[in-house]
Amino acid sequence: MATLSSPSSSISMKMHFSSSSYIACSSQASLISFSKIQLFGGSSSFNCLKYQVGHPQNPIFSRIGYVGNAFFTTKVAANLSSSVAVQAAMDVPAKIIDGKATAKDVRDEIAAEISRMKDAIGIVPGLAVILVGDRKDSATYVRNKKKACESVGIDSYEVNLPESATEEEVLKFISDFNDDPAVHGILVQLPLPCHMNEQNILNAVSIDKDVDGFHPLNIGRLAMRGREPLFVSCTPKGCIELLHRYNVEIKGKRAVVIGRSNIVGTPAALLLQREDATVSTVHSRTKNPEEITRQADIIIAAVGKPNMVRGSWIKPGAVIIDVGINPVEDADSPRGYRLVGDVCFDEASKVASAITPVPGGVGPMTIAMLLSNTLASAKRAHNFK
Ligand SMILES: NC(=O)C1=CN([C@@H]2O[C@H](COP(=O)(O)OP(=O)(O)OC[C@H]3O[C@@H](n4cnc5c(N)ncnc54)[C@H](OP(=O)(O)O)[C@@H]3O)[C@@H](O)[C@H]2O)C=CC1
Ligand SMILES: Nc1nc(=O)c2c([nH]1)NC[C@@H]1CN(c3ccc(C(=O)N[C@@H](CCC(=O)O)C(=O)O)cc3)C=[N+]21
Repeated sequence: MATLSSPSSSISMKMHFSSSSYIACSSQASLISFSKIQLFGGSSSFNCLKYQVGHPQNPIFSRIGYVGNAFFTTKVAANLSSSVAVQAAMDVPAKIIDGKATAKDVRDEIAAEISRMKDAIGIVPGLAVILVGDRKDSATYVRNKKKACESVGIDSYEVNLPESATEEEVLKFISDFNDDPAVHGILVQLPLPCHMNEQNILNAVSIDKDVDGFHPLNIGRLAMRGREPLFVSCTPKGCIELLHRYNVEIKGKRAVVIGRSNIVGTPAALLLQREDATVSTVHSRTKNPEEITRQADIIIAAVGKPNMVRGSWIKPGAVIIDVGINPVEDADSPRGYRLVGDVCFDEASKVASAITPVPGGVGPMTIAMLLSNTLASAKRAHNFK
């Protein structure tokens, strides 16, 4: 706990910093207050500096920094016009948004609901997973989904087809699962072999069993005001669930989604917009991704490029959800590789206020949301409240 003495009158101040990692130059800043923070029960005191950069009526940036016995130091980076970015090199690292622990909480809630449903109507949800081909990563994901189903009491049905299977064979399995009342959710693991038409296959999944949320009707409804999709894709839903559970305010905030794929980037941007954020999308043709990303209070990165988002792309205090799962060679790891995100974690965690790790961030939430969608589907099918 800390007390802040009341602000003194505005004083004009010239800030001149230099730093090796940021372009440094001078900039006009207004000192709004300078006060001492006295920690209760302790003898330490800190100087608190609140300043604003830009015109007083139209500040480009304002924040509180602690100087002297520093919690963090501030560096001012600017281009020579008046657009100024301030980089706070915080000694206090970003809070870790723990997707693994949150996913466990979600699974526990789902397990309790399933047990209530089973006791009341004797029915448990069922999830069918179709895997085509022998990609190792896909096989691992499917195995993990099956384990997660078991852990909460969802029945899982698995179909493994060889790479050489035909589109018609896949469509036949989908049709059978569509008609099977024990199956409440159908997931076709992506990517499919190139000889198959992904669109035909995803369109064939009944929209009431589309727990992946990939059916165009579900995505279309997500994009329309006043319409409700039956299911929202699991990864974007997991990102928003993390923001909610960590009390990150979304309404009125500036959000940047990096990536615009059908399964992550686009639905993530639509969801943020539904939550009243002001959303920009950055993609491979975006001219100034760094500058746009630096405006964001919330960043969702879903690109598939290891460590692409550097510390200098991030506004101090931003919240970062890193969806990227990228294997990079690592001789010290038993698997010969380790997973990293799209965001350079070491740099970002010095600037952001909160960040998801990879692994242990969005990945486990994706699976938890799949279970949640499957439960919701079974409840809807049996009108169980
Ligand atoms: N944690 C989880 O649960 C999940 C993680 N993932 C991971 O998320 C990442 C993204 O997956 P996914 O959306 O399927 O990938 P895609 O390859 O389908 O899409 C990547 C997106 O990133 C954009 N992009 C590519 N290069 C750049 C660049 N240099 N600058 C800006 N944007 C760029 C592309 O732009 P354009 O549209 O112009 O081509 C595209 O929109 C991957 O690492 C994947 O493994 C995916 C699903 C679930
Ligand atoms: N129809 C379909 N639906 C999907 O949702 C889907 C898909 N196809 N194809 C592939 C992507 C990818 N995806 C992940 C899910 C969980 C983790 C996950 O749990 N990752 C762990 C690490 C796992 C490890 O160590 O290998 C983590 O991030 O902590 C990752 C990635 C779902 N996808």
